[in-house]
Amino acid sequence: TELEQKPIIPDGYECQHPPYKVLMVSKSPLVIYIKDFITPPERDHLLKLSKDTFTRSGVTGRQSHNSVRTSQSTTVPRDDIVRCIESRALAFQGYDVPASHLEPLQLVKYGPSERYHYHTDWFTSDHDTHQGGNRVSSFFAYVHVLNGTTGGGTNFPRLEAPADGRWCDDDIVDCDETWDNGITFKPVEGNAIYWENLAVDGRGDERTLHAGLPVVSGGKVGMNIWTRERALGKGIRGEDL
Ligand SMILES: O=C(O)CCC(=O)C(=O)O
Ligand SMILES: [Fe+2]
Repeated sequence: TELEQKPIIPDGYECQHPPYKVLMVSKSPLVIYIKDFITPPERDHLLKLSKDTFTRSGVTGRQSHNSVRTSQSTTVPRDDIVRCIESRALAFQGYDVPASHLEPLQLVKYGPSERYHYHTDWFTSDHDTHQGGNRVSSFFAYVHVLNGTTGGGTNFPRLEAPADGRWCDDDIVDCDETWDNGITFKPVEGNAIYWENLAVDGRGDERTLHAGLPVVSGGKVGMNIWTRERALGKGIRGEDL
């Protein structure tokens, strides 16, 4: 029945935030790596919530060519666990952003050869910023990575790769990547990358250009949490603002 297929939130569930760890990647643009940002039960829940709802991903603005994003995506319906993740994303940003500035969480799924070409998360067309303004910040979290996945990293070609070998040892950064390719984060379940998209003058920062590199084998599911400059209306955000 329909009831049995709904993902279950355990009785007495209370939102608790995991003791995640942060590592600064870049001060300008601000880029922060977050370990253990999404807990295993949350990851499970997100996958169940979105099961069978993925469709071919869209792109906006000048980038609207279908081969740039071959992944599938879906919007996650909001429930208590999703609200918990949203509140964590807001707390991370210093509590001063209201929930109404968050876009609904978006999951993106990639199988072999699927990718998302170089793009910025900030919008280049007024049409997209009309409601809510531009995307101030992005979290990209790895929600699910199949065992033995190769490829599928997240590459920022204009950021400088960190020099310290500990980034490689912990399997966070792909250190086989040549130095002039910038920085490539390997998909690690539960971890997230946070960055700020806009310069102080509010203009999009070109240095935040990035791509979801093609998955070679295996697969990954990622999650975008985008924060806007201003409040979004019910049309995008849904009933509870
Ligand atoms: O798949 C990735 O690693 C990045 C995805 C991405 O940048 C996006 O969905 O905006
Ligand atoms: Fe992106």
